[in-house]
Amino acid sequence: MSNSTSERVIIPPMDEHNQRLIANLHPDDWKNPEPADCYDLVVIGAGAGGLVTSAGAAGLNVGLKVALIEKHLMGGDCTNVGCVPSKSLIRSARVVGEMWNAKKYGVVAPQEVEVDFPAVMERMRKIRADISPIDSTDRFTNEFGMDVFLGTASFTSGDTIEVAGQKLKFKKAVIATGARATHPDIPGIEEAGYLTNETVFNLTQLPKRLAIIGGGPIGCELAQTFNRFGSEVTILHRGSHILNKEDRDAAEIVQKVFQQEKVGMILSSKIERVESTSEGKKVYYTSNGKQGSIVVDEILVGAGRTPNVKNLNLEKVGVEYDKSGVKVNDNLVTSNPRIFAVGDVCLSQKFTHMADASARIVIQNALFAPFGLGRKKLSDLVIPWVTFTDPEIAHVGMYESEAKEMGLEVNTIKIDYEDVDRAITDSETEGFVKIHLKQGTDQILGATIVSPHAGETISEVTTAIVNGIGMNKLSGVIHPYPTQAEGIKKAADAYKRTKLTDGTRKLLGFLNKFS
Ligand SMILES: Cc1cc2nc3c(=O)[nH]c(=O)nc-3n(C[C@H](O)[C@H](O)[C@H](O)COP(=O)(O)OP(=O)(O)OC[C@H]3O[C@@H](n4cnc5c(N)ncnc54)[C@H](O)[C@@H]3O)c2cc1C
Ligand SMILES: NC(=O)c1ccc[n+]([C@@H]2O[C@H](COP(=O)([O-])OP(=O)(O)OC[C@H]3O[C@@H](n4cnc5c(N)ncnc54)[C@H](O)[C@@H]3O)[C@@H](O)[C@H]2O)c1
Repeated sequence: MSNSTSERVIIPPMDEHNQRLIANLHPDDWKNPEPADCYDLVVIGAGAGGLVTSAGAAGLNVGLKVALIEKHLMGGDCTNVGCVPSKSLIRSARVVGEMWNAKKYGVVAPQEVEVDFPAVMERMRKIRADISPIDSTDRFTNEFGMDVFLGTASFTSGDTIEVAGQKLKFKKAVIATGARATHPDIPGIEEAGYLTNETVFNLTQLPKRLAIIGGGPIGCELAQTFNRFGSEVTILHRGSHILNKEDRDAAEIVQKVFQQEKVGMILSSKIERVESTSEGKKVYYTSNGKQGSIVVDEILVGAGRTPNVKNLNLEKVGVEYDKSGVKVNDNLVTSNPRIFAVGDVCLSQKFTHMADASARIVIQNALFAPFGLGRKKLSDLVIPWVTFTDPEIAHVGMYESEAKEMGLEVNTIKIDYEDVDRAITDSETEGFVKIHLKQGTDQILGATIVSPHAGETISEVTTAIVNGIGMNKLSGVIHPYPTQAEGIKKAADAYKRTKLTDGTRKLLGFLNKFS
């Protein structure tokens, strides 16, 4: 065994949960192993992309020598500072939302809902620690039989990576280093200080006034959450409406809910500067030609992601990159044929399930596609995603505009949840199922769903697209009554009705006469 040790990780507050998290994901007493002579695969970064790539290769038990390198916490953003902590907080915020709406259901809730913020954050830290054994150094070493190295990796030659003073020789390498919050170029903001996804989950006291820069998924999920917890939240967003990458009608519904819940939104805004004052952090902006300012206790930045490419020494190994990340082809091969990339460091779709899906492509293409035969392609994937506001926006496949750009004529079927019984019984009628079809066929190109359960509902449409199941077949699928998924069935039935010509109606009438 080598005596190379990794740097100690600290995550405030260092309570029992965070200590357990660290013990699983970056143990203080970790000793890197003695490297093998040569690895079949070395993976840099142990986020979702790196974990799935390395476990997928080593877990096959076909004798592959695999090394996984992580500089900070195994599990990466998703487990530590992304999906897991944010969804835990969102669940607590849902309870508040339900209590705010309790009267609508004939239930008397207290006028002022009290949120015990330290308890909410402790619940989140406990959940994160409970989940952490799945990503742990122990599991990846013992269950998958790979060598785990803690430390910062960089390429030193075409077949060698250095980590913590040791050299790892590789046949194939995978860059899975992820992305981090883009630091905004706003005068005064560095001096005033701000939170990102890397620090917001460390809070133990609720900020009374919170400015959020960016009205994308990070900004919106956390704006609604902190507002429900009792912060006075203001989103400063460049676009003329929030969530401007989503379907316009879908984003409008969420924006309306935000207005009702009194989430402040300063749209079409440019932040001019930030100043520390005795009252707090003062954010100066212009919005629609007018100047203004707000004073807050904390600023949270959710203004896009910057891929982690620095310090990897990519130039040395001829791996090209730009500000969007490592450049890959459709097979996820970089400009160096022995080096692949997965996840946020190379993809425009920055989701955990995309890091996972790209990792599965790379296992096949890097290890089991001799002479490039049988390589899998990124462009073959059907990609869903969910923005976990309340209501949620879930999307899969193409938007109408994308289909049109590809020269496809589109027929869109929209079912409002006002017409779905379960949404009516649940008083959740603000939302819809929208399905885009290739004109003249029942082939589904894409879909958007808005509802409190959209994330759970969208997978039926994804399954249909992936398996070439059209609206005709979907309309024959029995959906339990009453469920909100019936919105999809209703869309399929609506499609079938459009196929009823005068001729088929006449035929049905004729058949009926003799039945
Ligand atoms: C607040 C927030 C909420 C999110 N919510 C969702 C959600 O609900 N659903 C969803 O699908 N996605 C969500 N995402 C996105 C999701 O977290 C990412 O898409 C996913 O984590 C990407 O995985 P990855 O493996 O590519 O990168 P990462 O998870 O970033 O992992 C990369 C790893 O590489 C390590 N590393 C970097 N450089 C080096 C180096 N030189 N040497 C060694 N190690 C290195 C890093 O320390 C890190 O652990 C969210 C993101 C954020 C920020
Ligand atoms: N539920 C999910 O799956 C989920 C949740 C959170 C994050 N994510 C992933 O993380 C990625 C990053 O999220 P994000 O919200 O940070 O990025 P984003 O790029 O999707 O949205 C950021 C928004 O902030 C705006 N903006 C940027 N700089 C600004 C400034 N100075 N002033 C005002 N507005 C500004 C941009 O115009 C943009 O619309 C997402 O694209 C997604 O891939 C996914």
